[in-house]
Amino acid sequence: MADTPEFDPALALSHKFPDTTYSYTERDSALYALGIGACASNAVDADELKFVYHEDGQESIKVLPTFAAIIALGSAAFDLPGLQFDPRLLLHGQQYIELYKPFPSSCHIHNKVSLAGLHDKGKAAILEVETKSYEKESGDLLCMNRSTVYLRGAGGFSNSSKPFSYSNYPLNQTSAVKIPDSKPFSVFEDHTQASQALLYRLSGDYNPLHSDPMIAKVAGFSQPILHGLCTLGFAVRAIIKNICKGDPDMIKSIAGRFFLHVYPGETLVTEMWLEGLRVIYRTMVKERKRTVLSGYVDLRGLTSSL
Ligand SMILES: CCCCCCC[C@@H](O)CC(=O)SCCNC(=O)CCNC(=O)[C@H](O)C(C)(C)COP(=O)(O)OP(=O)(O)OC[C@H]1O[C@@H](n2cnc3c(N)ncnc32)[C@H](O)[C@@H]1OP(=O)(O)O
Repeated sequence: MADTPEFDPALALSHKFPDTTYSYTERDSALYALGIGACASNAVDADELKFVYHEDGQESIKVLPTFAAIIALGSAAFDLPGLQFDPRLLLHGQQYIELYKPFPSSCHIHNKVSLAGLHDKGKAAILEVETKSYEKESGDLLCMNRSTVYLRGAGGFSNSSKPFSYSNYPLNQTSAVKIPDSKPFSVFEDHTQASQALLYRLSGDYNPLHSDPMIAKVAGFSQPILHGLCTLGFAVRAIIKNICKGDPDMIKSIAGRFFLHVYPGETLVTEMWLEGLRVIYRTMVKERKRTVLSGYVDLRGLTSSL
């Protein structure tokens, strides 16, 4: 339990986050696609080349839907008044993304940030930050991200015997899913590279937990771990490939909960179940036979061949 006697949840909830901006070009979205393994095992993959290269007759490269989380990254300010925590112990717990229109291949973005949740789990504090991203030129809302961070050692701030818990969003948007007992509709196996986190970090998440062996040890890991959003990128890319037949614009929303860390170089096996327009998924590390991520992806429709 952290020594945070001055932490005042009401003060935290009234905190106004500053708006942020972000600009990207095709180069950024292509680098991101490579960071989540696009074309890693087949440089001319028919479903994935469009994310990194202009194919014949294509005006611009396509942007993957999980790039939404990169757009919101700069707004991930977790320094709330009075909340003390060791940033080296922060872990990404969950991510929820809503996509309102396909991303342009380059764009200037305006982010509006707010606190969507705050929970005292005793041994940890959970913080949920919501970011709405608008295209500057048109003013159109492009996407919404809700990032849940798990702050180990920062809990124990509740003033009453009932642990403090606040969230301002509907229960049906939580990332917890029940994995069906049935055989998966589809399974996709993919290898992360030993350098995966070093490549992924160039998209904007420079947390040294993913690159610095000493920081990783302080955080309790034998070596730097993969970014949670990189693992989520691998999982959603598997769904785009196996269920959406390579069409990223079929994705409407994405939810994922990180259960366990991934070491770069490990093999990810993503199982998918189709329930109407919802894909329930579970990603496991093959070498350790452990679930690292699960959640759901809602689709706008299904391809006729399914
Ligand atoms: C765009 C913005 C980006 C955000 C910044 C991200 C920065 C990045 O650089 C950082 C990263 O990418 S870190 C890498 C990815 N994340 C991980 O590897 C974490 C994997 N998960 C774990 O290790 C454990 O689940 C762990 C440690 C999280 C929890 O395990 P335990 O301590 O054993 O928890 P447990 O006792 O089971 O539960 C305690 C209460 O917490 C809730 N909870 C558990 N896991 C959660 C999770 N993943 N997300 C949200 N809540 C979670 C439980 O429900 C429980 O609450 P309750 O008692 O009320 O049920």
